[in-house]
Amino acid sequence: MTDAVDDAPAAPGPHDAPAGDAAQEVPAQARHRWSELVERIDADQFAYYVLDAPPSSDADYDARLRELAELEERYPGLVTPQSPTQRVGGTFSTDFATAAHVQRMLSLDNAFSDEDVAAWADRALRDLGAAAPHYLCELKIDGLAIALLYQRPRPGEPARLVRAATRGDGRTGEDVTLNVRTIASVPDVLGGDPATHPDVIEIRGEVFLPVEAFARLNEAQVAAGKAPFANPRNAAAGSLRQKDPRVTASRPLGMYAHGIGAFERGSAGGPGIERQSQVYDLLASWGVPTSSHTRVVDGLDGVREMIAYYGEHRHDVEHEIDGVVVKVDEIDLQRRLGATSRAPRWAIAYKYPPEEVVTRLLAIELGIGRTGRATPFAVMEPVFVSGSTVRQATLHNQDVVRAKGVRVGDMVVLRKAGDVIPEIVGPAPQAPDDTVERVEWHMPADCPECGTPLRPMREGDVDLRCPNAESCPAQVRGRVEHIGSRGAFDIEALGEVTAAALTQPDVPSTPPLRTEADLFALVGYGPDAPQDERARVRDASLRTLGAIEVVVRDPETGLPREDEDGNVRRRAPFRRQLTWSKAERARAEADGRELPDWEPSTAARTLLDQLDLAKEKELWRVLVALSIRNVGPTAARALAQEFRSMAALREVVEGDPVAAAERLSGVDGVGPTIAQSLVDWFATPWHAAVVDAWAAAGVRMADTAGEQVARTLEVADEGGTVRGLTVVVTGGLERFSRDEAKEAILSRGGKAAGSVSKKTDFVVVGENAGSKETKARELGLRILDEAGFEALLAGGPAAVADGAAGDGAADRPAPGADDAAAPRAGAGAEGGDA
Ligand SMILES: NC(=O)c1ccc[n+]([C@@H]2O[C@H](COP(=O)([O-])OP(=O)(O)OC[C@H]3O[C@@H](n4cnc5c(N)ncnc54)[C@H](O)[C@@H]3O)[C@@H](O)[C@H]2O)c1
Repeated sequence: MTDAVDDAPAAPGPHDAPAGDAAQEVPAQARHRWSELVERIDADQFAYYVLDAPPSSDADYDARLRELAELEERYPGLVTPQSPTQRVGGTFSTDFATAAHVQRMLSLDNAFSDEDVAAWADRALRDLGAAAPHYLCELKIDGLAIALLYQRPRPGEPARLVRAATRGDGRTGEDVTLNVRTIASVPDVLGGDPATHPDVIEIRGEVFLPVEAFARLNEAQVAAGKAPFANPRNAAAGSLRQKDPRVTASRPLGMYAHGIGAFERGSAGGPGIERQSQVYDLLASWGVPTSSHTRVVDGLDGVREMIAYYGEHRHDVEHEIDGVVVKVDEIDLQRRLGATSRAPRWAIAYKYPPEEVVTRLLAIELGIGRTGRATPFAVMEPVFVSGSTVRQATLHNQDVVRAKGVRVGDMVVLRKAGDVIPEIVGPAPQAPDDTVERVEWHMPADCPECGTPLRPMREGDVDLRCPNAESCPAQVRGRVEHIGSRGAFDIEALGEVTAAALTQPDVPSTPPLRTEADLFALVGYGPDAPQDERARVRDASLRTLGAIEVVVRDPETGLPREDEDGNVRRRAPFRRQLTWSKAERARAEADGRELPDWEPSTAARTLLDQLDLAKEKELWRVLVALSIRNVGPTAARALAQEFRSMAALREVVEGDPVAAAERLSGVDGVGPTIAQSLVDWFATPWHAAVVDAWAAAGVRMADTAGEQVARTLEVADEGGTVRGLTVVVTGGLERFSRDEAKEAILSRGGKAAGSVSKKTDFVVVGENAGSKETKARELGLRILDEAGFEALLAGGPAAVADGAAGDGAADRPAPGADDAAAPRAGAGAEGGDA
């Protein structure tokens, strides 16, 4: 279960603490906490590295990781290679081709105090014997790591950038070469004396968005009606990981080198390099940007000085920083110290404590989430902290409010620091002349959105929830928004604002969607419906959407905005007002035509188009979209894999509840908790009605054979069976559509090419393949039929070794068959015949 999360670009799922002999000495409570922490850290990593939208603050994330490390230190039986303490955090997205790193890209161990740094240095000194190192002190740039591969095309020529990759999981990153080429300061060709260029060099560094550019970018985002980025790190990652390099080009990204990976000297002469600081000088001589803040010191006092100086001056630096990285400067000593599976032993990252500011607490309000959870949150006087303006902070529940001891009207201490989520620390000391009245806050008894009395989440729980799941507007809105989210149906047009407009418009008073059951009725026709039937349903929906108006509110106060005449301003998101000239009106009157005064907006048409496409999406997405407790993408994929259709799943789930729970817990990747959630969910009549309504509106809810094959392999895949291979598919396949075949190749690390060349590794030939097959045969390439393709996807090149599959076994060896990066042959082979 855990290794799927390590390598696959899927969102994380539930974790089981390691069992076995060693685990037996571990108390159940510790094992439970371990699983909880790992699950949470995985979810945070997915949100942070793939979605560029972290839900937790860095400080909270770091605290969880530390707790995990302490737990594992106390109970070594808990340690597994998949634990976040043992591997480089992060993964890669299928939006990009994957890139295998020549050498692993590691993370850094953290220090949070002077003593931590001293303890690290002590340990290093002990391991080194007598040799005391110099320390290279660098700012820890809050950006994202990048590996730039430069190669000489021919001896004597200068080295050129051939590939740029993100860190990913440390072994495999995302190929972002085209985007990196748009960064002005990254040289395409190394400068300086070409005689000093190595044949191959991997330069590692950090891509960042300068603080000033960040502020401008966020202003532009808000002006364009888009969500601002939480911090410069997310903005840099979001800018670099764009599908369209033109977008990256429009963001003024910077890069500083902070290390090297692979290195082949070739003919490069010159003096030997003994220190990392000398590497930086060399890089600078080639025109590679390096930081001007770096210092070399010869003892811990120098390190402390650097940390203290930038603690005071962190906002004077051109980019955001979250600490100071201290490295052993001597490369020979670095080699002797080596690395763990996660981080080098010769470096440590000192992290600054979160920055704190003071502001006034104006109110405490209650928010209701998708699952009905009632969360009090603080509304504060806007204050700038660590890179952004903060107005709100969650207070979790009434116990937390009490424990923090804050009252409405108090001056409070707020922190965020390089982090994302603002947190109220507690009341600030009161100024003597401060006469504002302070009011103690009490948890309301009723849901602020629907008036239903709140109840504990579970018996004896402090957390409260609104039990009116079916029709509480806040919960319906949350679920509709969730349907559009990336992990569910991934409907770009269905975001927070649209979900609110559909479920809580100010006009008309009855919303177009009573619950999520009504969503697909907006495009409620089957795939084979005649054109006029489609047109009729869509026209009616466009009229419904066109009638929606929402009140424009002040983002700071939440109060309705008024125009000059004192009228509340409204916006109609789904229609465009039309104005007609006098002449046009006269002509229409003469012809007896009526002129419409509005037409549907592009947003309205796009929403319907995207809903229409969503109806055809895979079963796992449907399952996630239903907001079933504990059923995230991982569990949903496992269920889709097992049952293949909603009908088959329902037959089990809606049968005898005990038998159902047992049958479901037996599915690989579905534990007893998820099984029980499913049984409970389907037992609620209005839930089952949502599924029926979606089915009636034409949502497919069953996977095609191709999707099944893809899913089977995806689940079994351990890291890219076709990594580094170029595969061309030509002609029609029976079990894969064009897109599915492409996706199957990409998601396993391969390249799906459109044309055949000498560089093609495999050509998959289907029905009516034409000139590409002819060319492939002329070039003597490996040709596979559909079965061979499935075998290749499942087991890599070794699985289609000569004669194993396909009819065109040429005498070329299977590329990558003995490459260390090629995963074990036969992984998931049993899925190949699905
Ligand atoms: N908020 C969340 O949910 C969340 C989730 C995951 C990670 N994070 C944050 O990311 C951190 C962990 O991420 P990580 O594993 O990338 O480790 P890290 O960011 O603590 O340290 C490793 C990285 O530091 C970077 N770096 C910046 N300047 C450097 C320099 N001068 N020299 C060397 N490296 C430098 C490198 O890119 C390297 O990969 C956490 O401590 C947390 O702050 C937060």
